[in-house]
Amino acid sequence: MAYRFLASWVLTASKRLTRRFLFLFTLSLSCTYLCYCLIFCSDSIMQNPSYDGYRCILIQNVRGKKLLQKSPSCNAAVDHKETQINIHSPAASVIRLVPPEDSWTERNFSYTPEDVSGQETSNNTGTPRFGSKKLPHTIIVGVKKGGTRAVLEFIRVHPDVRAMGTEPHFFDKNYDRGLDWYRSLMPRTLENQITMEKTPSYFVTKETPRRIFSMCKEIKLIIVVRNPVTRAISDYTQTLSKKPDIPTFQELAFKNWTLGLVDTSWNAIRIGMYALHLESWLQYFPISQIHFVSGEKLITDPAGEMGRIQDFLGIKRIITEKHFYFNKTKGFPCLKKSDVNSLPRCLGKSKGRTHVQIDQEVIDQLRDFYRPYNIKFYETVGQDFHWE
Ligand SMILES: Nc1ncnc2c1ncn2[C@@H]1O[C@H](COP(=O)(O)OS(=O)(=O)O)[C@@H](OP(=O)(O)O)[C@H]1O
Repeated sequence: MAYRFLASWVLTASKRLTRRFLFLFTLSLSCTYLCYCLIFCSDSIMQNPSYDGYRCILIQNVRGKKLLQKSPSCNAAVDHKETQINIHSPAASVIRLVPPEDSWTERNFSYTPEDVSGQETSNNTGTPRFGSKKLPHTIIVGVKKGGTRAVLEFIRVHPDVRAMGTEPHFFDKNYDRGLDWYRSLMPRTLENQITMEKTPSYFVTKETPRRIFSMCKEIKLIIVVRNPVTRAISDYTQTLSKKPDIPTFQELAFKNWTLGLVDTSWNAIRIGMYALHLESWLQYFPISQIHFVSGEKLITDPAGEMGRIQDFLGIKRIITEKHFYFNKTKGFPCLKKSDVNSLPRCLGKSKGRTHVQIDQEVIDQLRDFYRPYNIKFYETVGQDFHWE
C-alpha cells in the first residue's frame, strides 16, 4: 500500500517536473528566438544588403561600361606617414572652410548646410549618395584670384568629375586633422569619377607640395594663373570690399615709392611671383603632372581652356563651346542652362568685381618688377602667357 502510494507520488512528481522542464525549455527557446529577431532582423532592415545591391545595379545600368574602368582615386598610392599621427583628430565641428561667397547667380543655386560643412557637395547632377568618399585625384592649388572658382564650377559639369564646393584648406590650415578628416569632406564618387577640390592658397604655402606629395605622388595639379599685376589689384579690391579703411594700393605695394622698392612681403604682391613658388612644387612633382590654365583665356575662350583641362585629366571632352554663352551684363562667360527648366549660371558677385582704379605709373612699375619672374615662369612652364 505504502509502496503504491510512493510510486504514484513519484510518478506525479516526475510528470510535473517534465512539464515544468518542457515549459521552461519552450520559454527559453522563445526568448532566444525573440533576441535573435531583435538583433539580426532589425539590423538587416537598416542595412539591407540587397537594397545596396539594387542601387548598384541601377548605376551599372546607367554607366555599366564605365564602371569597369580602374578607379582614378589616389587612395591606393598613399603614404600616410605624416598625417596618420593625427588621424583620430576631432571631426568637422569647427572646420575652417571658406564660406561659399562665390556661388552661382542667375539660378536658384545655393549651398546646402552639408556643402558648407564640406560633406556631401553635389555636382551638377545632384547625384544621391552613391559610391564612396575618396582622397582627391586632382587639386586646383592656385592661384588666388586667378579664376579658380570658374575652373571648378565649369569642370564639375562633367559627369566624370565630382568636386567639393568649399575650400577645405587641408594642407595649409587643417593638416593636423588628418587624412581621414580630409577624405570625409569629399563628395562620394563612383569608380570612374574624379574627386576634386580647390584651395588657391596651397600654391604659396611652403609645406603644401611636400604634404600633397606624401598623400599621393601621382596626383594631378591645376594652377590657374593670371597677369600678376591684375591679380594683385583684384586681390586688393577684394580686401578693400571687406575692410574699407586699409591704406591705398600704392602704399601697400611699395616699401619706397620714390626708389621703386616693391614690398614683396605684402601677400598681394608675393603671390604673383609665380616662378618662385613653382620651384617648391617642382621639387616634388614633374612639370607633366601640373596643368597651367591661363586666367585670361578662361574668360575669352572658356571652352578652349576647358578642353585642355579635360585632356589633362584624361576624360572625354564633354564640356565644349555649347556649354557657354557670354553674359554682357556680367561681362564674363556663364554656363548655359542645362535643361529647359533651369536657368543659366554665372559666378556670384565676388567674381568679376570692378577693380579699384590704379595709377598707370604704379601699374608700369609693377609690370617691370614682375617681368623677370614672368619670363622665368614662361621658360619653366614652356608656355607664354603674354602678360607684357
Ligand atoms: N566666368 C567667369 N565669371 C566670373 N569671374 C571669372 C570667370 N572666369 C574667370 N573669372 C575671374 O575669376 C576671378 C576670381 O578668381 P578666383 O575664383 O580664383 O578667386 S578666389 O581666389 O577663389 O577668391 C575674377 O577676378 P575679378 O574679376 O578680379 O573679380 C574673374 O576675373
